[in-house]
Amino acid sequence: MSHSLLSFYSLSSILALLPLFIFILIKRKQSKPKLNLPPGNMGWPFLGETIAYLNPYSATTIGEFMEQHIARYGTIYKSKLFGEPAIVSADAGLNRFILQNEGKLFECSYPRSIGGILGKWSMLVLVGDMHRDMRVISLNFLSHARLRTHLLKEVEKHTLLVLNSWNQSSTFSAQDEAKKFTFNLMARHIMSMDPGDIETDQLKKEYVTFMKGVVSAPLNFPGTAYRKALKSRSTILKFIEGKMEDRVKRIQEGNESLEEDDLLNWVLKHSNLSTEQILDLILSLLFAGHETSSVAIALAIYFLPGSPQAIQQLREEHREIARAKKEAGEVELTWDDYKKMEFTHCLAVSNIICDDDDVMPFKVFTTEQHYGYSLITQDYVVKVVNETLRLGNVVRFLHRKAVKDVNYKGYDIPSGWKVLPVIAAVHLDPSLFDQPQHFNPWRWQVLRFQIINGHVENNGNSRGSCPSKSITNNNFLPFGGGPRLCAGSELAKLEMAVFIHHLILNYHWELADTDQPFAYPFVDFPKGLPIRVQPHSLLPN
Ligand code: HEM
Repeated sequence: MSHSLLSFYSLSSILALLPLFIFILIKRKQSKPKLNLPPGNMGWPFLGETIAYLNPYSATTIGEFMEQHIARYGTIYKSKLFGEPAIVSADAGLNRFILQNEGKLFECSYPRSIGGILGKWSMLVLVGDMHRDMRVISLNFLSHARLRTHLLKEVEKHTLLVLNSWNQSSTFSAQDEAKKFTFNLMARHIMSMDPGDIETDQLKKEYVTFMKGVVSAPLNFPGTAYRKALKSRSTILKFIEGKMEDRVKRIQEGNESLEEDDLLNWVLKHSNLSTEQILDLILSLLFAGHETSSVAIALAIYFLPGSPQAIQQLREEHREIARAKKEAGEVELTWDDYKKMEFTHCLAVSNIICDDDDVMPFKVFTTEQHYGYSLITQDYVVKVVNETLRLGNVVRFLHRKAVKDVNYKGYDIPSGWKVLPVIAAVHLDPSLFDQPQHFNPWRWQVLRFQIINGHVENNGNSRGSCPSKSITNNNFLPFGGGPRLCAGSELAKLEMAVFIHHLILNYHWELADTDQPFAYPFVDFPKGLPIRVQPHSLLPN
């Protein structure tokens, strides 16, 4: 058969089969139901809209990217972020839905670069059973009982150490001081390291380099912040391993000191974790517990001078606590003193948890109980919320992915897509919080409600003007929610309240330079929040 005849036959058979191919393609398309994805823009190939999404902006706003996208597409939109197709949610209901369905419809899913630096065993990136085991260890260690018996004392000690080091009428970076406080506290609590010791200072230095890499672009080339951070990570891990070996030896010899009632001791004695797992657990707790609460304290220091009325009210509250202590002959703060810090809690504490948008009856669950991880029952009759965290938004959004095809209010979220619940966007939503850009602690004044015959009744115990929709629904999630709710939320609140207590009693402060918090998206003060302090004492003579 000649060559041209062969080509003729091949061509004619392809032509004959063409209608069949077209038919199969059409059928396939018809059998796949068309997805109703949220509106949005997938941006550039691979990068998508990541660069614009991460463009820094004032932390008390949602930023230009978010504003424009919400105006164009609404509070749920599609995009391409961190190299993957993504659904972004600024919708309070969807955010709750995502967090509550962790492990069922959605799963924690941080970019690989974060896993690379925090470690594959870090509980911030782990999922499933291993995450649960690590979480139980952390919750035990940060339990309510430990807060009362150990941590309150430690928090006060470390607060005073920092505040007492401030010279008369000096100017310095408030952010650095807040970091010093939270780092010393965590280093002590995790590995019994003392502030001021050479090894503590060395670890802190390495940690600063490590942190710069966590928040930098994940470019693993010589000289980049990411590469330096990976190096610091291994130095820090070697250091922790050294501490671990030393501790194991002392435990075996029965030589541990009573002082060493720390996380390291706890995991060595009560868990079956491997060395590698313990190292990542310790590193991630140091990270989670240090960076976040120091930013929260810096934010309170930043917001308060803008509200003289709030400062006045805090002074009255804390002077009264100090007066009562003096009368009782007490020096150290007690748990009862902490509970008396009601107005401070308006700045610092949140705990409004309920199933849906219903008004809460008297019975209040903490999220921990709610998800079967029973940890904390606060004695406070009603829960109040945290204005500093609402406006400052230490954690702005979380990383999740859909593990099943999900339909939410008519929108399809395909399995495998990235899902980003933007908790900050809800906290700054004017339809949920009146004048959201305004620092207004009174919006959280306690209202008590009772459900009487199916109707919501105010039991007459309310104070101040509180938009009930803000306090009674679950739109406020600074600590996340669901099975991954922040394990250190109670400690963070305690740290803030105790720090504010001593700051207010002992100092007057003002901003020494213009500075403001920016979202990079991690929150940071570009100039370190320089403040000028004047010692004053509100303590009774
Ligand atoms: C104001 C301070 C803090 C804020 C705003 C904050 C916020 C958060 C948020 C939003 C999450 C959820 C992350 C996610 O779902 O992917 C989280 C998780 C976590 N936080 Fe915090 N946090 C703070 C302080 C602390 C402190 C003091 C500790 C103590 C060590 C801590 C330990 C943790 C841990 C271990 C997790 C992981 C929980 C899990 O995956 O089960 N945090 N935090």
